[in-house]
Amino acid sequence: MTQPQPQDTSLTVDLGDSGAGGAVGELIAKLVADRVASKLAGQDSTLWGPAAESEASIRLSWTTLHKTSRPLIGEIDALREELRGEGVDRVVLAGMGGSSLAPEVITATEGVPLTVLDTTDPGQVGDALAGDLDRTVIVVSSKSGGTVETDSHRRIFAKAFTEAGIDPGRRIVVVTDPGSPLAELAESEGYRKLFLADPNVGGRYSALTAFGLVPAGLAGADVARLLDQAAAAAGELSVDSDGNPGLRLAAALGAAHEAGAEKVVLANSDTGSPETLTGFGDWAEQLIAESTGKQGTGLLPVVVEGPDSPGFADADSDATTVAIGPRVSTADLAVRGPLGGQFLLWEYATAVIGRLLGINPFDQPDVEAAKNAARSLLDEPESLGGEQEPSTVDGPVEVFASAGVSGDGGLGDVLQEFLRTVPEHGYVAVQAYLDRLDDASATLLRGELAKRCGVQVTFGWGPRFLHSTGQYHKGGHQNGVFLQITGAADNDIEVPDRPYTLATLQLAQALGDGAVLREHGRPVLRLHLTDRAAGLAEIVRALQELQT
Ligand SMILES: O=P(O)(O)OC[C@H]1O[C@](O)(CO)[C@@H](O)[C@@H]1O
Repeated sequence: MTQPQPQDTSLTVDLGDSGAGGAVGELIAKLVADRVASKLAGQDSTLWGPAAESEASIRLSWTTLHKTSRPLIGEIDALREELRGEGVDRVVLAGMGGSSLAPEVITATEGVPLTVLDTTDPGQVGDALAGDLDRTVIVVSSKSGGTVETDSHRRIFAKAFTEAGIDPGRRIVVVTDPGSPLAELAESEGYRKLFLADPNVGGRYSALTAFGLVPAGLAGADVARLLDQAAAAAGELSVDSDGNPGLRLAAALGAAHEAGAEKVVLANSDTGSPETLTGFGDWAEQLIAESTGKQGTGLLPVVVEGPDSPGFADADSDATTVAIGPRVSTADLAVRGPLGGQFLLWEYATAVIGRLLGINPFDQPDVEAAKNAARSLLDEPESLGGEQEPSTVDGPVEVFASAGVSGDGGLGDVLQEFLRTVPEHGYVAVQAYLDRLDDASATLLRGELAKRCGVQVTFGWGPRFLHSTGQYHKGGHQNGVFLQITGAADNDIEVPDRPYTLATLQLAQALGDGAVLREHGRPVLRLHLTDRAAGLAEIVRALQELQT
């Protein structure tokens, strides 16, 4: 019989040709002299200055989760076995941003099935509902307990269970903070199990709390191993030494930012190997963008398909390229280590970068604006359509242009005009309010644009990115231009006891965020697909024909 191999839990941050000399070396030395690593491990809330101190004082418990989350393992295992004993082995997770990104990467890395709902797309939610409800448990995860997308999913699934003759109370598991409205609801409705998370950990630092561990563990991932990996990393990350991988990563990205590299391009360099951390970039993206993108500064994460992709292989001086996995020639930095260790490494590094940039890495001051704008639109449903006419219709694509783009001519002309609005070393953000499974071809737009426009291009699924890069787009360096893609919804879904459907909510989120971006003076072009597949193909074709 083959014995299980001991796992390599070490973390490495390869600083490449420049090494730890020059500005990076100086920064590391300063961080060591200031004892930043040990103070962070000791949860010192003064590290980000007086303005951030009160928030930091209730946000630092993530440094010890490898110990404090241990008791959860038994509870998760017991619930999983109980559910399996009842024939319930399909796990759906409803949660946005920090309440779903970690479990998604944990399960994808282990190859364990988990259906993640972080969308308001009726088609995608409809597909999740069409799965075998007899075998389904839904984990409803929300720190605040008031996030509209998650609340809508809970309502929709509760109704579907009831209609299928299944008691929803037995099939809804809740993860939330103590005292939240969702915690109260879980008690009053008698939901199957209520997991209360540590309130002194912010959403994007919550990978190793109940938010990350409960859905992943119920789905069958080995979450105890994840805590072991984090425990091994915690020692390395808390020492005031120039070999500390967290300090090395923070110093490299901080020094690069100082020199003008305000984008961080992330790619897995070992895709296809058993060690690859599938989807890690999407988790790191939220951590970096929401933590640092504020006060007109920050690091803009750009997640790309691979190290040979446009944006990585040909990155300019405004970007640092980071390989997640082994070193490759196109990468400035390479970061290796197991998932549990990398969660903690990037959390430490991001918190330290916050100190280097002089911002509070624990708030997200610009996220609320888009939520408010969507809410106002939902209160006045007539503002959501009807009266606004497209400036151009090109086959299955309706064009809604704004500042800087007249929207005249065919789709190609409109795109050409739109791309001319990108400032030097600015960026293009593609924001697709579509079904990320059925409309997955939308992701091709990132590379097609990046090949042609000579600046970094990000891709985000709406409304998921609103809880991630959305903060940077409004709070960071204002040099982005925004391409929104919306689409016709064939099978809309009512949100029970709410005056809107999913399609209405989805459109309100797109229009609301578009309005906020325009208030920030940013160019926004919305392309609405009356036929999604044909429309996406049409946009790709128009991009391929662009004169650059
Ligand atoms: O867990 P909640 O409260 O539903 O919030 C989900 C996400 O929304 C945000 O608060 C802001 O968009 C994220 O920081 C968070 O991870």
